[in-house]
Amino acid sequence: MDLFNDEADSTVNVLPKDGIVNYYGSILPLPEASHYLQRLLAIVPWRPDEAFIFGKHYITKRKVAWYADEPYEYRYSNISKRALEWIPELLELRARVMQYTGERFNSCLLNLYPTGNEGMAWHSDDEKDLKKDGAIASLSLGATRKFAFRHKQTKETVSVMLPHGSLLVMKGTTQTYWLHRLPPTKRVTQPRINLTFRTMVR
Ligand SMILES: O=C(O)CCC(=O)C(=O)O
Ligand SMILES: [Fe+2]
Repeated sequence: MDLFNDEADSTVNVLPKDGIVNYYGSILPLPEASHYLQRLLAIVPWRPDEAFIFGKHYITKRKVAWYADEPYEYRYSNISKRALEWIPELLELRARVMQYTGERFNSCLLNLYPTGNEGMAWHSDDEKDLKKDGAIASLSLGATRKFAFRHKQTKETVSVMLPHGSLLVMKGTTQTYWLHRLPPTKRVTQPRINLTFRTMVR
């Protein structure tokens, strides 16, 4: 099944316990991955991410966009967002990801990190609008970045490099027991887009 990266074995669990993370390696041929990177950079209505934390308003250099089957409202960090309607490029990528993982997804959160200066702090994707213990599939385009996990109790860490066109899936109790983050890095000067396909519930 894995035609573009013979090093990745998607049946291996990257985590030692309390959750399942599978790494599929690159699932897109390079020219195709680059085509999607350029298209998404150009056509997605990228907006800075925002949060209200202890009454203070934060806006990030990281940009976001959110797509879903219905105009769902998504609430996090005291901000409410309404989903955009799918575009053909994202429907194509969702179909690829569903084919690889055998999972279904009804929404996609996109993050754009213009350079290595932008990252994402430790968190878990456990908002109540998300299906509990549902699979989350993460597709990366652009600059290779490190993605790290930290166990909430034992503080063990595990990390994976996510290159252009690669797919990683988090499932089972991963969000209950583990945090994850995208550390900032001085070494990266090129943009990266990450797409996380998710399942929303009402
Ligand atoms: O950019 C990434 O690889 C991770 C993004 C992420 O964790 C999220 O959107 O919840
Ligand atoms: Fe996340």
